[in-house]
Amino acid sequence: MNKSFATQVEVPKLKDSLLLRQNAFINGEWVKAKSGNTYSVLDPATNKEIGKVPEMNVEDTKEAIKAAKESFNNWANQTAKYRHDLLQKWYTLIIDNQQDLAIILTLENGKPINEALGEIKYGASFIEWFAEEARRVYGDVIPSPIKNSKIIVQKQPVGVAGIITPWNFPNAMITRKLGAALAAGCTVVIKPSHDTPFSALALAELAVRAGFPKGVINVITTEQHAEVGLELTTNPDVKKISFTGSTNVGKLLMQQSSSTLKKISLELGGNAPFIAFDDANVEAAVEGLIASKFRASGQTCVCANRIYVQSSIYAEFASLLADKVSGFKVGSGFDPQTTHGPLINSKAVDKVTRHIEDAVAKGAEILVGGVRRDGNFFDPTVLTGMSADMIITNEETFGPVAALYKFDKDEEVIKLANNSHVGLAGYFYSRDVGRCWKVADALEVGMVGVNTGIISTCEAPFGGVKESGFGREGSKHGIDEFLNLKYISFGGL
Ligand SMILES: NC(=O)c1ccc[n+]([C@@H]2O[C@H](COP(=O)([O-])OP(=O)(O)OC[C@H]3O[C@@H](n4cnc5c(N)ncnc54)[C@H](O)[C@@H]3O)[C@@H](O)[C@H]2O)c1
Ligand SMILES: O=CCCC(=O)O
Repeated sequence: MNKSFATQVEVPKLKDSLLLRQNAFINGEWVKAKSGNTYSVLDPATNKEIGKVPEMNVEDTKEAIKAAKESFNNWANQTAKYRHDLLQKWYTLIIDNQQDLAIILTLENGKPINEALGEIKYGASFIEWFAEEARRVYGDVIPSPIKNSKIIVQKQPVGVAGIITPWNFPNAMITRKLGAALAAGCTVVIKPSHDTPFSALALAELAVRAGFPKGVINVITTEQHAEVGLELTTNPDVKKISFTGSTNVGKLLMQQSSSTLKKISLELGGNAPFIAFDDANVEAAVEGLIASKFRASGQTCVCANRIYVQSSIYAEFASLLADKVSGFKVGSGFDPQTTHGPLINSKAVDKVTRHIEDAVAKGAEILVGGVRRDGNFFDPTVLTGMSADMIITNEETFGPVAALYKFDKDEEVIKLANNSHVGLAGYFYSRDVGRCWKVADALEVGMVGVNTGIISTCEAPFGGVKESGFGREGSKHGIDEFLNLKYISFGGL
């Protein structure tokens, strides 16, 4: 691994430099913070400044909410076809500019440029999907128990939506929410992660070009997330909060939102179990694990975190995995050789280090990796001999560490897999159809990958159970998160 470790690689030039916006976006204008303050956004591969964005506060947030409120009626009352056309146009612009958007994403997040390109296409798929769904917001006509009357149910947009997103998918976590919100007829105030505001601002720039009316999309940038979050969750003009991020912050936002009883959806942390049963195709299971575990250098909420391997295939699985992981190349996302980029910041690297040190102190063995590099880089790692008392068992690592546990019986592993307060994704490999149904039914998660490590797609409902939150994004269900049902009892007919 890391025969050459390139972190300082020249950043490709943007074809369209206007996509790298350094102002926030409120009511159709590129604006500075009222205070005039800014903060620096750093490239996680080099820790060098990429640029500055406004450091916004409660006053700026109020203004963005006001703009979203004032534009709401007009937007909600447009035809679904009109909203479809704008979303479709936006989708085309995102695809046309995918290379530049990927460069911006790699710059601020660090993921390898090809993976960033993959995220841009994945992100765009939600805009395309919800452009189509905009025209399928159907209601019901229900037989009434009363003569000469009808029961009608229609769906209406909730109102202004506050959207708070993380840094690990700076593009797709925004589009997955925005596609649904805008299709439904909501207007939005987005607060992207302070680490990755540029992808959000580039999306806003393309939305301007697509022709979205002013005030429909607003983006505020800030490092003062607590203060701005408090305003978004307590301002009575915000009717919906859609949040993706950690469970602790999700709980806080839910608590705050209760003061005005906002509709909420929370996509929170995971601690995904991955099970390789003894009848699995071991090679395929290892490939699936790598796809799940090491995507975005292990920084996805659906990354496998606890890897349970049945005793009889444990040694073969571990050795094959170690072999493949040792072929990874860590470095700048702009180096075409790089398979895995940096972690987002030094805090993330500290966490990975702490998890590995704890596991090793309690008896785990490092098969490959385990090395902290300069900057925010950490070598992809395989640990064997994991046990229940280790931190990794109970806490998502959010880094490139594959932690292998040995098990014997199906009942035992299902119990272990479900022994978590969160339940986002779970994966397993088996070729026994009966076992597949049984385990898929038994796993306490919102999403199950059977003989696959990749489950994310715009067509499927993304979301969790337990303390991984509630609500679903993508699929035919995603738009409902931004709609209210209205029942009309229509008499006198
Ligand atoms: N379930 C999902 O779909 C999903 C997707 C991506 C990430 N995640 C989870 O997100 C976490 C990693 O992302 P993160 O570190 O950015 O999470 P985080 O919770 O620290 O931050 C997420 C967002 O919330 C903001 N935030 C933080 N504190 C806030 C506050 N007090 N008020 C308002 N906003 C606040 C941040 O600025 C950021 O925009 C992991 O736990 C991961 O599993 C979940
Ligand atoms: O990190 C969580 C989201 C990842 C995904 O959508 O697959």
